[in-house]
Amino acid sequence: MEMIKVSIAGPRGRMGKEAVTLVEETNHFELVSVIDHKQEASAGVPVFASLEECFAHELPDVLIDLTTPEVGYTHTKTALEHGVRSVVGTTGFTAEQLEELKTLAEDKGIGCIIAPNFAIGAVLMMKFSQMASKYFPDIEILELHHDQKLDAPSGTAVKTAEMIREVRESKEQGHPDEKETLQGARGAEMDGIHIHSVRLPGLVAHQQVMLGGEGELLTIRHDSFHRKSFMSGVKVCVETVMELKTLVYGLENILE
Ligand SMILES: NC(=O)c1ccc[n+]([C@@H]2O[C@H](COP(=O)([O-])OP(=O)(O)OC[C@H]3O[C@@H](n4cnc5c(N)ncnc54)[C@H](O)[C@@H]3O)[C@@H](O)[C@H]2O)c1
Ligand SMILES: O=C(O)C1=N[C@H](C(=O)O)CCC1
Repeated sequence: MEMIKVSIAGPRGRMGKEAVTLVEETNHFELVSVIDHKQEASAGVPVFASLEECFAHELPDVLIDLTTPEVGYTHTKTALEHGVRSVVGTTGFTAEQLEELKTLAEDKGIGCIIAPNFAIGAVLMMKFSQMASKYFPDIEILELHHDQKLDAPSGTAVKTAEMIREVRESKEQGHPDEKETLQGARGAEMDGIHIHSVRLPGLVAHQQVMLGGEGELLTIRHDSFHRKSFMSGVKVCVETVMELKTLVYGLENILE
């Protein structure tokens, strides 16, 4: 297999550390540099304070971004402008940002994968929820994450609602006259689907999709107890992005 040169942005983060280990332990991946704005990372490779400095030194085949919503968006745009493929795990991008990045990737003819959740089990949970929504159109999503998470709702919850939207008509759920006596009690809403975000220490990444019918409730749940659960997805994305000429949003679109 051909060697893939990888740079990682956010190498000291919870996900970044796991990604550094993954790249170091994969025979056909080579970690060539890391991007750390504080330049504190020590992965045994050159550390750059910005993506521009990194690219001026050497262009990797693939950039893995695991930073923050604002930084991740800027990095992905900069990478595409430099002709570098990206695998983006960072969440919290707006629909407009995703659209802009897709257009840029197509204009440049460069692969890019933005995956709100790299865990195979989470992708199945989203797909099963999409399938079930045809039969149970009344749905609420409960996503639960650690309390250091910056974005809410989670990228996974947004993606789940988007996938359900592809097969289910928009629907007003609950009583038409319901009123919140405490603002936010019914959570956020996407096409009638209510999304509730829990943030607590001790959690990693969890999601429960609840589908209600007459006299029954179907619950589809996924739990990531450790960030290693995301790494097989990161590996598949790094390999697959080498073959792409456009932006793919969601791991479900590249898994066979
Ligand atoms: N797609 C997935 O499966 C998945 C799984 C877990 C987390 N995430 C997402 O990944 C992102 C990172 O999550 P985390 O838990 O590792 O967060 P974290 O806070 O532990 O790590 C983020 C890292 O980014 C670094 N950073 C910030 N600005 C930077 C810059 N300008 N240049 C380089 N590095 C910079 C920070 O120093 C930090 O080390 C979040 O958006 C999160 O939602 C996605
Ligand atoms: O820890 C996080 O932050 C996670 N973010 C992703 C999301 O927003 O869906 C995926 C799971 C972990």
